[in-house]
Amino acid sequence: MSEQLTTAAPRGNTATALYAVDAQQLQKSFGKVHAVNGIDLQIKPGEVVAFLGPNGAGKTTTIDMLLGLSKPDRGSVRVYGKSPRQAIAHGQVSAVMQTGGLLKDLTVRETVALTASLFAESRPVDECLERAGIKDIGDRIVSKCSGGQQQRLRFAMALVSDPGLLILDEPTTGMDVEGRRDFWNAIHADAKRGRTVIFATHYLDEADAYADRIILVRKGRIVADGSSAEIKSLASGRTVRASVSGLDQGAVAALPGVDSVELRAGIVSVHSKDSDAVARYLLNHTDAKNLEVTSHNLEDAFLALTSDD
Ligand SMILES: Nc1ncnc2c1ncn2[C@@H]1O[C@H](COP(=O)(O)OP(=O)(O)OP(=O)(O)O)[C@@H](O)[C@H]1O
Repeated sequence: MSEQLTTAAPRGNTATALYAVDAQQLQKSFGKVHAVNGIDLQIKPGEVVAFLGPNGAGKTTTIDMLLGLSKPDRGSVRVYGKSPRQAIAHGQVSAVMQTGGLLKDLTVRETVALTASLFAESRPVDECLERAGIKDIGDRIVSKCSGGQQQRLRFAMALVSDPGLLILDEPTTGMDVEGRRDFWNAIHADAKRGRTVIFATHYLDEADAYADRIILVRKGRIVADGSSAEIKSLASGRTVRASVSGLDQGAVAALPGVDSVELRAGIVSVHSKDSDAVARYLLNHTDAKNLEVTSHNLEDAFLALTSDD
């Protein structure tokens, strides 16, 4: 990507708009369904955040409120210190929708040019195509583009106003593996330049690979919020294994966060929420060798944190 491309930055007064998103005690019900039930959310400029949760958890309802598409029953949302609608009107927020918004007889380049013509100020069309990874198919008719290419076209359209914040609601649903990979590579390269990205997804691997921060939502509430590694260890801890002789199992069991200690054929397996403390103990106080720390995968954490138990 060429060097003349500018870095995305939130427009407006960043001194007074510390957070890209500041939502306080958001609530939204549909009849008796509490779709969102007290969500507090502060997202700093430059963060790439995944909203992860089972069907009906409240992800789309939350995103709609962040985009000003629906109003909370209670609570407030500020985007760069403004109401969502004001932030959108200032070109500070764009959304990549899953469907719609494309005219099938236009070319890719014409589509982005048409979007750019709607804004008083916009980034050059070729720059948006390049960032979305579709400059090479600028002359292709939209109806001839694959689902993944159409999604990258929506991404290019969202870049026209050079928004500080990009919001994507399940952007890769229905795409094949290659399409998903190309889409996320484009988003990821762009986010590295400083854009704030919030995306909802069902795909645990996408959240794991592309988000700095994962917010796990269940029944309209946030049940976990942290890096992928933090969420994995929060739900299930880690296992520390090592070859050891003459271990004082009681001393290991008494370390903070230890759930279980097993010793078999000279190999100790310790399951703990604080694997660092276990590793430190084994290395400093025993003759442990070949020490390994295994984290559990995000799917284990997701199931543990979103199940009814
Ligand atoms: N317009 C609506 N009218 C009635 N109920 C709604 C409406 N929108 C959402 N709901 C309900 O609110 C709850 C949360 O839905 P929401 O779409 O926010 O969840 P989600 O996490 O995005 O789910 P999914 O992953 O399936 O898209 C669900 O029980 C849903 O049926």
